[in-house]
Amino acid sequence: MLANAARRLGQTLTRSLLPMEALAVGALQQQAAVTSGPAGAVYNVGKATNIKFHDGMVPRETKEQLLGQKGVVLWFTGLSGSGKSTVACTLEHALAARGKMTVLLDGDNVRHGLNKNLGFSAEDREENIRRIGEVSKLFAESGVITLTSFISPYRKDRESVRARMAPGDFLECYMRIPIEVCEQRDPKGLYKAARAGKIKNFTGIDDPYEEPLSPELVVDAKDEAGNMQSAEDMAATIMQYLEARGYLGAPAAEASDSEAATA
Ligand SMILES: Nc1ncnc2c1ncn2[C@@H]1O[C@H](COP(=O)(O)OS(=O)(=O)O)[C@@H](OP(=O)(O)O)[C@H]1O
Ligand SMILES: Nc1ncnc2c1ncn2[C@@H]1O[C@H](COP(=O)(O)OP(=O)(O)O)[C@@H](O)[C@H]1O
Repeated sequence: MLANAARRLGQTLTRSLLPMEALAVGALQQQAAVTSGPAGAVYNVGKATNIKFHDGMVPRETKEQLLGQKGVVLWFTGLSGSGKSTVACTLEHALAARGKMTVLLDGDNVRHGLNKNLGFSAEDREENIRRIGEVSKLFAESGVITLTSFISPYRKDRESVRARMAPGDFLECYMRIPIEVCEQRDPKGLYKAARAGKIKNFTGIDDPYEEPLSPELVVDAKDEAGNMQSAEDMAATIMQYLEARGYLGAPAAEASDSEAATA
C-alpha cells in the first residue's frame, strides 16, 4: 500500500510539478479557478475591510491525485445517542485500512477547543455548525474525506453549510434512530438528566430536531429484513456509497444520485 502511494505521489509530482515553466506561466491562471474568489478582487467581509483572496499554487485536483481520493464532507446528523460518533469512527477506521486520508470532527471534542465559547442556545448551535461547516469545507477542498458528527438539529443551519459547498462535496447522512432507542441507550445519562429537568434545551426533549428532507444517506436502526444493524453494517453501507460514486478513487458506478441510499 505504501509502495503504491509513493508511486502515485511520484507520478503526480512528475505530472503536475516538474514542468516548472508550465506551472509558472499557464497553471497560475488555471489554478485561480480552484480557489474561492476572483484573483485580485477586494472585499468587505463582515467586520473586515480590504480582504483579498490569495490563490494557492497547488490545485485541489493535484491534492486529490496525491491522496488517491476525492475530498468530501460526510455530515452525520441525528439525535444524541443515535450512533453518529460510533459509526463515523468505525467508518474512519475502515477508510484508513483502505489507505484513505480522513479527518473526524466530533461535537463533544470540538466543543473542548474551537467552539468552547458556545453553549446550546439556538444562536450558539447555529454558530457551532457554521464554524464546523467552514472547517469541513477547507478539509474537503484539500482532498480529505471529512467526517463530521454533530447533532446539527436545525435544517436551515445544515442547508447553509451545504450551500457553501460545491455540488457533491456535502453528503448529509441522517442517523434515523427513534428517540426511544437513543433514550434507552443514554450512555452519558443525558436523557435522564434532561427528563429530570437538570439539563435544559436538550434536543428531542425540550429542543427540536428537524429531520433532513432530502439527505444523501439515511441510516436506520434495522435493515430491510428487520434485523438490527451493527455500527459495522452501517459503516459498510456508507463505504459502498462512497465507492460507487468515485470518492475513493474507484470508477463511478451507475447509481442514481436522486435517491437517498438507506442503510
Ligand atoms: N442541551 C443539549 N442538547 C444536546 N446535546 C447536549 C446538550 N447538552 C450537552 N449535550 C452534549 O453535547 C453533544 C452535542 O453537541 P453538538 O455540538 O453535536 O450539538 S449541536 O449540533 O450544536 O446541536 C451531545 O453529544 P452526542 O450525544 O454525541 O450527540 C451531548 O453529549
Ligand atoms: N449500530 C448500533 N447498534 C447498537 N448500539 C449502537 C450502535 N451505534 C452506536 N451504538 C451505541 O449507542 C450509544 C450512542 O452512540 P454514539 O456514537 O455515542 O451516539 P452519538 O454520537 O450520536 O451521540 C453508544 O453506547 C454506542 O455504543
